[in-house]
Amino acid sequence: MQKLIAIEGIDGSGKTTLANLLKEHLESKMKLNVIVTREPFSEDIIKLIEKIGWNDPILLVLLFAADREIHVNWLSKIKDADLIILDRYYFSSIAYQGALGVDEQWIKMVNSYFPKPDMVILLDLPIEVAISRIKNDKFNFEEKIKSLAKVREKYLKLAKEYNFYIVDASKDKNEVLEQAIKIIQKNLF
Ligand SMILES: Nc1ncnc2c1ncn2[C@@H]1O[C@H](COP(=O)(O)OP(=O)(O)OP(=O)(O)O)[C@@H](O)[C@H]1O
Ligand SMILES: Cc1cn([C@H]2C[C@H](O)[C@@H](COP(=O)(O)O)O2)c(=O)[nH]c1=O
Repeated sequence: MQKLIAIEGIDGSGKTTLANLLKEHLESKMKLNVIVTREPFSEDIIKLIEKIGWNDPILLVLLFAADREIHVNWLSKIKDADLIILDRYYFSSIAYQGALGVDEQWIKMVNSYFPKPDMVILLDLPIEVAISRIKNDKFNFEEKIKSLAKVREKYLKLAKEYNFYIVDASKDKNEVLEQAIKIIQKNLF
């Protein structure tokens, strides 16, 4: 049966790097068919967010949810994958827009119809390390960067609430990959 893993974490925590390394490893060593996708997904919505800015957090929740609906719809047509790795999912809305002051219960409600992932891996690291890694950040709004410490706190709180698997993302890429593989093999396959 098709499994769904979400990778979450603050900007620069290494989600895209890990997602791609996992795909490579799981396809070559475990002969699984793996699809990697990322949010935000729709170029039209990305353009809209870039135009509107970061000042209206309620609107951001709604735009990211609209983007997610397009993403999930697209995913529902994929029938031949053993595993789908999501580089960000609805926990990003709870953490980022929650950090901007939006009511968490409301964000959860808006996102409640999306499929629940089988596993969430949280890449956790100090924000200074993450910021030093970021070069071409998407939505490079000052307000967003300022709220990253709060976003990290929100993620750690969500980790307890939803039983995320936490990986120390300040470690070397291969160590991060090794940790993630252990978690997946022990708990998913
Ligand atoms: N464990 C690691 N140690 C050192 N550098 C890393 C590590 N993982 C990723 N990087 C580097 O950090 C940068 C950001 O990585 P990546 O794009 O994978 O992060 P991300 O979490 O997907 O970021 P964003 O959320 O901003 O898209 C890249 O230059 C990548 O090569
Ligand atoms: C899905 C989602 C994303 N965000 C934020 C998090 C990041 O700062 C950017 C996406 O950039 P990335 O380079 O692709 O990671 O958008 C958010 O605030 N809320 C969300 O739901």
